[in-house]
Amino acid sequence: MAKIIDGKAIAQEIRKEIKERVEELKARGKQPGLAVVLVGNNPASQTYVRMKEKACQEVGMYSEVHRLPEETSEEELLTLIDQLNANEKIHGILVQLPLPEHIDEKKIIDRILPEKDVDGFHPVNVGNLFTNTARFVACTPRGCIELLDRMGVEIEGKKAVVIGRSNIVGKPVAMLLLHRNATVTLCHSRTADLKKECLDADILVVAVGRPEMITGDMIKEGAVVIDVGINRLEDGRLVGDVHFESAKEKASMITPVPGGVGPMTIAMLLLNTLEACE
Ligand SMILES: Nc1nc2c(c(=O)[nH]1)N[C@@H](CN(C=O)c1ccc(C(=O)N[C@@H](CCC(=O)O)C(=O)O)cc1)CN2
Ligand SMILES: [Mg+2]
Repeated sequence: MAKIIDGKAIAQEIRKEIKERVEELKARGKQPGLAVVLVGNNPASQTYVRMKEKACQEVGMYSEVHRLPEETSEEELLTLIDQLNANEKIHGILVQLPLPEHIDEKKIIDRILPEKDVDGFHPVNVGNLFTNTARFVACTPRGCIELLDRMGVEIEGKKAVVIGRSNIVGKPVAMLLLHRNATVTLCHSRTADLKKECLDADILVVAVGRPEMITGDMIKEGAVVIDVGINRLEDGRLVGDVHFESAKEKASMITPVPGGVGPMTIAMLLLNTLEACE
């Protein structure tokens, strides 16, 4: 039976540490500031943005949320980014994804100053991650590594398998594991024998966006399983990309959904914003 990795508790601990560092900065006359930009009415995005706003308040950061209508033009959004780039109170800028169809996501992200890109999505930050000189690492991948570290999981020399090759999770988390001297395999929808690859993993990170796709029979006895997926089923239940009940019989440690990686995403956003200010 696996030990459950309590991401919610670990994120809370990190938020407490951040709060102390914010207080130190404030004593020196500096306050970290985050601007969050939300375009449109996506209900999940609205929830995440509220969570980010609340998290900033809780640790004593300055925050402003720009809620723009669905029909906002690309030009209007670029103008707002320019204003936030120039605003000295703002150390971090985050544009909540996904953006509406008519807006080119890349064009928007490219416009954010790399030194304010606390999401770590700007090509300069992505490039720096590749060469192991990163300033800002995307929040969810950073959160995965932080969970492993805080649980005392040794990464060096381990066989790490990442399932999913998205720019937001799969590719950056693979790069972070590589920089920590894991031997990394990056799997995807065309991987010939996914089960065989999974069964090889000491550390298995799953970010495919398919509910409960990875089952216990695909997990090596004693593996550490990090489930990045958040899927809402028709019956309302929230599940990961890993079938938790069968997987926990094989793994030595596993993240639950909810309460695993998710809460770490916001904790790492606060940490990136704090570091941007420092
Ligand atoms: N600009 C960005 N957009 C998006 C990101 C991102 O990092 N930057 N990530 C996701 C959404 N996300 C933050 O924006 C996020 C997702 C999930 C959670 C979380 O705490 N989840 C909880 C469950 C919450 C629920 O009930 O739905 C959990 O897993 O326990 C926080 C942040 C896409 N967009
Ligand atoms: Mg995904």
